[in-house]
Amino acid sequence: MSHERARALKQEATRLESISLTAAQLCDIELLLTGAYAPVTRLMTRQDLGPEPAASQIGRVARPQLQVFLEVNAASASKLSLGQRVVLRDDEGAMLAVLTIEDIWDPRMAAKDALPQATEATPQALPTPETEARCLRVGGSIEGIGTPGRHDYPELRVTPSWLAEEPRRRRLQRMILVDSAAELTQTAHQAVAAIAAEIDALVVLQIADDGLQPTDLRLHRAVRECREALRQYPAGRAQLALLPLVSKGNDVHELLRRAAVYGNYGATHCILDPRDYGLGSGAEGSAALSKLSAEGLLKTSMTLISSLDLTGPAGGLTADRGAGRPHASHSRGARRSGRVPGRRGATCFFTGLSGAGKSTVARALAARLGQLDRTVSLLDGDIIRKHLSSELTFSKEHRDLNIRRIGYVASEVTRHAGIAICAPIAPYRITRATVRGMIESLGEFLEIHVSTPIQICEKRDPKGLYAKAHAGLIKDFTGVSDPYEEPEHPEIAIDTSQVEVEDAVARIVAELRARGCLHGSDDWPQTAAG
Ligand SMILES: Nc1ncnc2c1ncn2[C@@H]1O[C@H](COP(=O)(O)OS(=O)(=O)O)[C@@H](OP(=O)(O)O)[C@H]1O
Ligand SMILES: Nc1ncnc2c1ncn2[C@@H]1O[C@H](COP(=O)(O)OP(=O)(O)O)[C@@H](O)[C@H]1O
Repeated sequence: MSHERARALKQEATRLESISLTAAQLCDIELLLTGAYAPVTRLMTRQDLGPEPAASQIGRVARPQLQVFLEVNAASASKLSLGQRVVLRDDEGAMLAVLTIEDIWDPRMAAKDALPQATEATPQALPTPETEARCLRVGGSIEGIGTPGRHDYPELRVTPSWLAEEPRRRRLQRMILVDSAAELTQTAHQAVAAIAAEIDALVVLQIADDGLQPTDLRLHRAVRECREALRQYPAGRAQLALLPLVSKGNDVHELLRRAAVYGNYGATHCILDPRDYGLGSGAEGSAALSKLSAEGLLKTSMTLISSLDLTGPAGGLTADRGAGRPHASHSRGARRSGRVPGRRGATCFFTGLSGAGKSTVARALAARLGQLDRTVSLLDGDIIRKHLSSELTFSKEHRDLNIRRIGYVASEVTRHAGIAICAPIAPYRITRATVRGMIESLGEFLEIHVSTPIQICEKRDPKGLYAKAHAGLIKDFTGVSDPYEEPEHPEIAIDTSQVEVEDAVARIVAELRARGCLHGSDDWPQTAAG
C-alpha cells in the first residue's frame, strides 16, 4: 500500500468506531493481510462461507477449508451496522486495519431468524439485553494500516512471500514444514533430515507464536529447543520460522487451516502428528491423512507425512531440558532474597511521550530478557489502564495515582528479585521520584527516558491520538494540552528517531548486566537462520 493511502486511512480511522482484537484475532488479521490465508483475503461473510454442512459431511469437500471471521460480543456488535467502517486495534490501541462491515450474524440463529444479509443497506437492529452474552460474527473487507509491532525474534517472523522463495534462493527443490517443531524428538529430527536429503528439500522448523506474550518463557523455550534441533540438519538445509498461529482447536479443521497456511508459506510437504488433530496414531493416523488428501482438501502439492515417531520421551531433545540451566545450583532461599549472582531484582521504568516508542522498546526488552531465561513483568501504560487503573482519568491527581500503583507493583516484583518493566507516560518529575524512592532500596531502578522529539511522535501517531487531540477531541493530552516534565538525570536516554530498537535493548541489557541483574554473557545467536 502507498504511503498516501496509509496516511489517509490513518486519518479516517481517528473518526471510526474501534474493535480491540484478541491475540488470536490479531494473528488472523496478520495472516489475511500477508496472504497466508490465500485465496481468502477478507473476513468472511455467510455468503463466502456457504451453507453450513451437516455433521456427517465434516471432513468432506463440502466444508470450506478456511473459516475466517471476527467474533465480537453482543455489546460491541450493537454499535456496528452493515456498511460501517471500523478500525481494528491491538491490545495497546495501535491501529492495524480498517474493516468495512458486509455481514453480521448470530451463528446460533436458524436461517429463518438470521440477521439481514449483507446486501441490505439499512443499519441493523441488534441485541437486546438478554442477548448480551452472545458472540456475533462479523465479515467484510479489510485494508491494512500497519503490521502488529512484534519485536520478539523479528528475524524469525518471515512473510509467506519471503519464505516461499527461500528454497529457490538456496537452490533446493522443495520445502518440508515441520508443524510444532519444538515437540519433536531428536530421532524424529534425524528422520526428517533424511527425508529432506532424499527429496532435495529445505526443512522449516515451525514455532507457533500461540499468542504468547514476550514475557512468557514457553515461547523462549520453544525457540531455544528449535535452535538446538537445527544442529541435526546440514548447514543451509534448515531454517526456523515463527508464524502468527494461535491454536483454534485440536480437530481436523485446525489441521486443514494449518495445511492451507503452510502451503501459502511455500511448503510442499508438511510433517505433523495426526494425534494433535484428533486423527489417531500410527497407521490409523496416516490413513486419515491420506484420506484428506484424496478428498481434495489439501493443496494438491502438499503432502502430509505422518509415519514418523514424532514425539515421546525416548531420545527426545526434551530429555536434557533443565540440565545446564544457569543458577540450578543456587538454593531457593538465596534466589528469593535476590542475592543470587546475576539475579538482582530491577525495575526498568520507561517514561516519555505517547508514540515515543516506550511500548515497542519495552516489549523488545521483555523478549530479550526472556531469551536470557529471565522472567519479566511488563506493566505497559495502556494495559495497566485497561485493568489496574480502569477507573482513572488523565487529570493530574489520577495520573499520579496511576503511576504510584505501577510503582507499587514494580516494587513488589523487584523485591522478589524479578524484573519489572514499566512503560507509562509518567509526565511528572515528582511522581517519578516517588516511585524511585519506593524501589531503590529493594533493587535496581533504571529510569529510561524515551526522548523522541514530539514532532516525530506526532508524525508516527500509531493510535491516531495526536490527530484527535489537535482536533479538540481529547483534552489534556500530554505534549499537546498537558505538560511533560523531562527527566533531568535518567539512567538511560533513548531517542528512537536516532536509535534502532535492537540497539536500545542492547544498551539496557548491558546496564542490567553491569548492575548484577543478569547472569553470564549476552551471547545468544541472532542469525537469520535462527
Ligand atoms: N489525555 C491523554 N494524555 C496522554 N495519553 C492519553 C490520553 N488519553 C489517552 N491516552 C492514552 O493513554 C496512554 C497513557 O497512559 P499512561 O497511564 O501511561 O499515562 S500517565 O502516565 O498516567 O500519564 C497513552 O499510551 P501511550 O501512547 O502508549 O503512551 C495513550 O494511548
Ligand atoms: N527505533 C524505534 N524504537 C521504537 N519505536 C519505533 C522506532 N522506530 C519506529 N518506531 C515506531 O514508533 C511507534 C512507537 O509506538 P509505541 O511503542 O506504542 O510508543 P509509546 O508506547 O511510547 O506510546 C511504533 O509504531 C513503532 O513501530
